[in-house]
Amino acid sequence: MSKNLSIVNKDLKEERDKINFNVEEFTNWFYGGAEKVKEKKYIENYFLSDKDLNLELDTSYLSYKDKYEEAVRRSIVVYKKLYKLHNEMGGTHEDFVKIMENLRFTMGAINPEGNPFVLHFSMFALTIMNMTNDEQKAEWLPRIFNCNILGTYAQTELGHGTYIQRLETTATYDPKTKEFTLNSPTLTSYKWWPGNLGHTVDHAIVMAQLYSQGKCHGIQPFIVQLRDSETHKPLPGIDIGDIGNKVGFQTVNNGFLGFKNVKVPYKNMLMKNSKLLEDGTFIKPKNAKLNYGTMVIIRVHMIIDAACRIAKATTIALRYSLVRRQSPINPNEIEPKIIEHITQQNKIFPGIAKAVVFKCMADYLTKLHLSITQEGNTGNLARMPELHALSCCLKAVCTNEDAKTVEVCRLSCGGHGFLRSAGLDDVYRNSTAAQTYEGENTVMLLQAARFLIKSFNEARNGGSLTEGVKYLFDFIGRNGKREIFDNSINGILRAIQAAAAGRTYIAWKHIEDDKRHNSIEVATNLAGVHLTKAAELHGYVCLLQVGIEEIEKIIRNVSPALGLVFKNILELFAVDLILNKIGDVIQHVDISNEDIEKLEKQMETLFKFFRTSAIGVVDGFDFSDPIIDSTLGSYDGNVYENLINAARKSPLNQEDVNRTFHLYIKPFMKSNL
Ligand SMILES: CCCCCCCC/C=C\CCCCCC(=O)SCCNC(=O)CCNC(=O)[C@H](O)C(C)(C)COP(=O)(O)OP(=O)(O)OC[C@H]1O[C@@H](n2cnc3c(N)ncnc32)[C@H](O)[C@@H]1OP(=O)(O)O
Ligand SMILES: Cc1cc2nc3c(=O)[nH]c(=O)nc-3n(C[C@H](O)[C@H](O)[C@H](O)COP(=O)(O)OP(=O)(O)OC[C@H]3O[C@@H](n4cnc5c(N)ncnc54)[C@H](O)[C@@H]3O)c2cc1C
Repeated sequence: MSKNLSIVNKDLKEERDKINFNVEEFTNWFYGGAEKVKEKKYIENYFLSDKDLNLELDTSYLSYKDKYEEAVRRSIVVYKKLYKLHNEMGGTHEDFVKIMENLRFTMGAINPEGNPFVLHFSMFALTIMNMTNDEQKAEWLPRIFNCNILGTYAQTELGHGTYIQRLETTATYDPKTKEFTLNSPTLTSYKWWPGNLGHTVDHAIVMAQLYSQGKCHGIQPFIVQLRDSETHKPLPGIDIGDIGNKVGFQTVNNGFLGFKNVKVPYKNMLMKNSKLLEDGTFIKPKNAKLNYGTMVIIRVHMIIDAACRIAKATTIALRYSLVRRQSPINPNEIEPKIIEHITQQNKIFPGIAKAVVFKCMADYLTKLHLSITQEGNTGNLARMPELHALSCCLKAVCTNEDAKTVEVCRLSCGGHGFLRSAGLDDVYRNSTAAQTYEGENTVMLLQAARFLIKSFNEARNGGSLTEGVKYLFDFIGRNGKREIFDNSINGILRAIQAAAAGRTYIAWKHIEDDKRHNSIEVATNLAGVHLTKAAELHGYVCLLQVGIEEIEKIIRNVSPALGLVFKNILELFAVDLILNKIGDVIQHVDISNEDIEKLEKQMETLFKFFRTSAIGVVDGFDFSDPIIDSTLGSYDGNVYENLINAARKSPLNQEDVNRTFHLYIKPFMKSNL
């Protein structure tokens, strides 16, 4: 994808002239190699250059219904092309994955308020791939990949989203007819929220309580047809629709769904984990939580999504800050680029570092997920709880940071950041949605804390710990003494580890004390605030630890100039982290006021060094103009021209006088009240 061909703003050009490392080398790292970058650019261009998409149309001005219809139309243009390209590339599964990975960015530009088919290619397809037996795979996968059927993942209900054990939808098996009957016995049992459900898909994975031989066997997944394949009318007994306007995700078509005596054949219960014999005998899975597997995969994917949203927001904020001039620092000088105000650097530079460290974490977690899944396929489920805890913890920490950072980027653009055309509002809406979907973040932190408390008990009893929580041994070994701070990257890591372990200890002690008067469950609830803080700190430990390990490897493999930039980024991430968590650190680490002042000074030095590299790093994220879709963040930096051009496209500006003048305003003005 070519950069914008207009003349680049001279302030921005001057910045780029000073970059002292190879931006392309950084881009190659970010996307996993030069070949992948080439593929990404080709795929972006292949889709975005299609005139049928009509990307000139600013869909933000359309009505709710028109937005949805346009999003469906555009998606179909894309998916038709996807299949054409897939065939041209050779038609293998790997080719499909390559295109889908690159569509992650492209789809955001095509449907900024969400993709009405996203669940089909993610949660629906993944559930069928991972939770079915061989016959079911053979029956469903070809129809899914040919899009002969379209599906979603319908789990959440009006009454229950978090506590899925209490979902109310029932699936009652009758061995005589070899059918399940699905019912929504109450209003609160209506499915509520599933993406693409309202009017787009005709099938869903439905999570329902299985009843057989008079007993409830817990929630199980079923493939259910919802709409007629020809007319798209809801099938008998299905009550379905769109849930209405939301904070964001306007074109994702989140829906509701109720069942009244809907018959589903025996073969439609997903049988890889739990099994139901034809006579109705239920066979338990090796681990009941295997049915939660799709959520784990998506939580792992959400880390890279968070990294990319931060990368996009910081690209916009930084480019704008390099061309916007405001408020002289010395009264007699010209107004500087706003980036010269150190508070502006403090708003943007740590965000850039987070995008890089989150990307390292996403790579690490993807590999870990793969290896633990492979172990699982051979029947070894020992590391499932570790993966669950880690994915919950990082999903929460990374999406919380993501929403915070994107909002800070918006604020860093002053008033113009509040314009839709600045491109930050959809990023923010998507970030904040991610704090809730796939597990509300507090709940995710509490799941991670459960693992921490277990590990803490294990450590106290001299048991063995998984690699990521071994720092709990150090805390116990110090026997109440505080960790002594040293101002190195590893010193900062040890300080954050000490804070995380200390906070885990406080939560543990809280539970132990309360257990004397309460049940363990009540005691755990009363320690909830400490538990979430411990889990959050544990998430930062993981990020910094993985950041250090991965960036050390990267530095060994890139040019010295780029290596220095990575070193700078890692230090920025670490020092920003410890300064933000200083309250927790002071509680558990022997750190002096002088040490803290030194860290603050170090931050200023890091900013100074990063000042010249920052533009190279955000350019290296390589968001083309159609993808960044921002008046403030375009490659050429011509923000004022972009802003006035965007304003002129407002529907209100298509005529000199709006009809409300003659209808209301003029009569009002002439009425003398
Ligand atoms: C190609 C892919 C592209 C990807 C791009 C995707 C982008 C998508 C974008 C937009 C689409 C939006 C999609 C949104 C979809 C959704 O939101 S779907 C609905 C998601 N819903 C949730 O996440 C619900 C959250 N709740 C839960 O996950 C669970 O209820 C719970 C984990 C909080 C609790 O489960 P429960 O059964 O009640 O467990 P407990 O009795 O509390 O016991 C906890 C023990 O269970 C262990 N455990 C729990 N889950 C797992 C797991 N998955 N694996 C392993 N172990 C698990 C946990 O460790 C506890 O063990 P101990 O008892 O030993 O401590
Ligand atoms: C944009 C979007 C897309 C979605 N897409 C889908 C989809 O495709 N398919 C689907 O099935 N679902 C989907 N969902 C639903 C989503 O997964 C749930 O909303 C989410 O899991 C939270 O559940 P809830 O709404 O029941 O919140 P609740 O659990 O009711 O949470 C409300 C409050 O209670 C607190 N709380 C709840 N339980 C606990 C606890 N144990 N300890 C402490 N605090 C607690 C929470 O922290 C929160 O503050 C989507 C949601 C959104 C917003």
